[in-house]
Amino acid sequence: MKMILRLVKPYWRMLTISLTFKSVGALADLFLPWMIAYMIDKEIPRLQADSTSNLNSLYMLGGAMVVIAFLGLYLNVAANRKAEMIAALAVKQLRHDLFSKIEGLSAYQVDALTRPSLISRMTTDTYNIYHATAVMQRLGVRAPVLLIGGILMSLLMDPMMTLIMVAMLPLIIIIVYFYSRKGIPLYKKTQKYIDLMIRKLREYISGARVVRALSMNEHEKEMFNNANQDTVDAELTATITMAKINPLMQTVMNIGLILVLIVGAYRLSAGLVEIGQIMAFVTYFTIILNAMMSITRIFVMSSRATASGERIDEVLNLPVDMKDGTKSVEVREEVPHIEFRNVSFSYTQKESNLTNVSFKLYKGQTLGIIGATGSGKTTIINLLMRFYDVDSGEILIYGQNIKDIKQNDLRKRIGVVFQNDLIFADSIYGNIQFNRNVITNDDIELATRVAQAEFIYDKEDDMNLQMAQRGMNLSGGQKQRVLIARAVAGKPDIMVLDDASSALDYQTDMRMRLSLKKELKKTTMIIIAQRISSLRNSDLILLVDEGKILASGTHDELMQSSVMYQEIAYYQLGGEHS
Ligand SMILES: Nc1ncnc2c1ncn2[C@@H]1O[C@H](COP(=O)(O)OP(=O)(O)OP(=O)(O)O)[C@@H](O)[C@H]1O
Repeated sequence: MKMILRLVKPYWRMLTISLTFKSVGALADLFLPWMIAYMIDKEIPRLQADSTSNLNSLYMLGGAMVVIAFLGLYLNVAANRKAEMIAALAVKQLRHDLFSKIEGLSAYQVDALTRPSLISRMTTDTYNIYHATAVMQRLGVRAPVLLIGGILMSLLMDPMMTLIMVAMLPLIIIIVYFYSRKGIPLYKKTQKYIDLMIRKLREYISGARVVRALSMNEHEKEMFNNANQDTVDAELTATITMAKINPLMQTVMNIGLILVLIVGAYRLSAGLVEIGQIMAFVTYFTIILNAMMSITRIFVMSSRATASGERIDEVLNLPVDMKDGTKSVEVREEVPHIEFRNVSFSYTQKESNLTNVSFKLYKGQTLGIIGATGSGKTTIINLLMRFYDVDSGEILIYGQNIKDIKQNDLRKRIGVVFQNDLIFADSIYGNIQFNRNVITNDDIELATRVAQAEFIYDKEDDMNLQMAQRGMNLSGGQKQRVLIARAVAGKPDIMVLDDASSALDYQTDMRMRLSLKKELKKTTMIIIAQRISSLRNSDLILLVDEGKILASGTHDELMQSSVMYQEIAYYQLGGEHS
């Protein structure tokens, strides 16, 4: 509720007009039964008694009723249109704010919230808010006006019968309050199950090929079905709980109506009320009942919206947990370009993922990192990019701690190609240029050459070839070369290839590395690879195991000093030891 008020505040002018339209429309609806009663009880008997049979007054009354009915209709439709517009604009802003916030979240925060949950907060939760914002504007004023107006009009007609009706209201309020309170945690639970279902779906879609290749379709289907069933169960529990409100309320009101009719019959026979009044009274009773139902609907919607609003606010109110640096990178070529000093780190603070990692790399040098899967190679890059902060130790760029450097300046200088980087649904040109206006056509041509991606020119539309989602219309090796071209085109100070050439054949990989060395002489390079051949010419090679540096040095030094490195070389280079 608070969130909705916050969201609609900027549109208060439009909101005032829409709510005024709604109120006047509701008043028009309230006026009609009274006019009908007047017609039946006063006008028709007067005409019956009048011998001139002049029906003008009846026509005038009927005409006025039609005008009032159409006025009510017009005002309601106009107000509903405005309500939808306000809700759409308000939620557009909410999505914008949420997106900006998500963009600034640290990797820790994203890990803790989980990606599927962020997706459902951005989609289903904001949709719930949209729906509630629209419904509240449509019914939030109309229903109370009809309820209070209905009671007042009934009071004017017959206070005695109105009292019976009003006596039912506290009971209804208790029912609505009790069930709405129950609804919020139930809807929250439903959203959590939606998170899980999206997670399963994401896993299935992004891993569809693997799933099929391993004949795991049935297993995955079952997992998805379970997640789907859990979501349905949670949704049903919530809606069944909330669905009890209306029948209960209707029963209470119907009991009231029966009592009113019994009392009405007595009062009619005693000549205290007229038949038209009873008819109008029953109409007001229905108006009041409908207004109560609308109010209930608002409560149901607001239970759902409150659950969603809390989930959205949880993200919006997250503190900035990684303070940005204030300085720009100052180039000082006499000190190492990159230095790790006794860096230790854990993702979960349970087990260590990097322990005491230290190395120095000067400008233009190449660092090779090799090690088993899960040994911590990508973690070194995650820390260098400052996706996470180190637990202890320091990472320095030209002697400056990266915590003091503006994140934007830091990341702008690093060109990274990760293992499974994204190709976007754009042209090949767009994927390489990547909205960086400083990159010229010459840069792109050079990058394509360096990345050994000339295959692009053999394609029908060459650079304009549209990429399917995730680059599905390219082979694994072609995709990697486009990604490498993207990084090269930015002429980064530091270039990181994280298993980025694993799908390239030996010859192409070698040509690419030689070309990189020749064209990007001043770029400091970090190559993570499983193949010794990809990094044997590096100035420094780190052999990483379980988050620790087991051995470091050049290829020749490691061939002398590290048994493990020797073994890897033996198997990979087919017994060639140097
Ligand atoms: N976001 C994360 N949250 C928790 N643990 C993580 C996270 N990312 C990686 N890890 C864990 O940290 C360890 C090191 O992972 P890392 O990705 O650095 O390995 P790697 O050497 O690059 O492996 P590979 O060659 O398979 O890419 C692994 O045990 C991994 O499970």
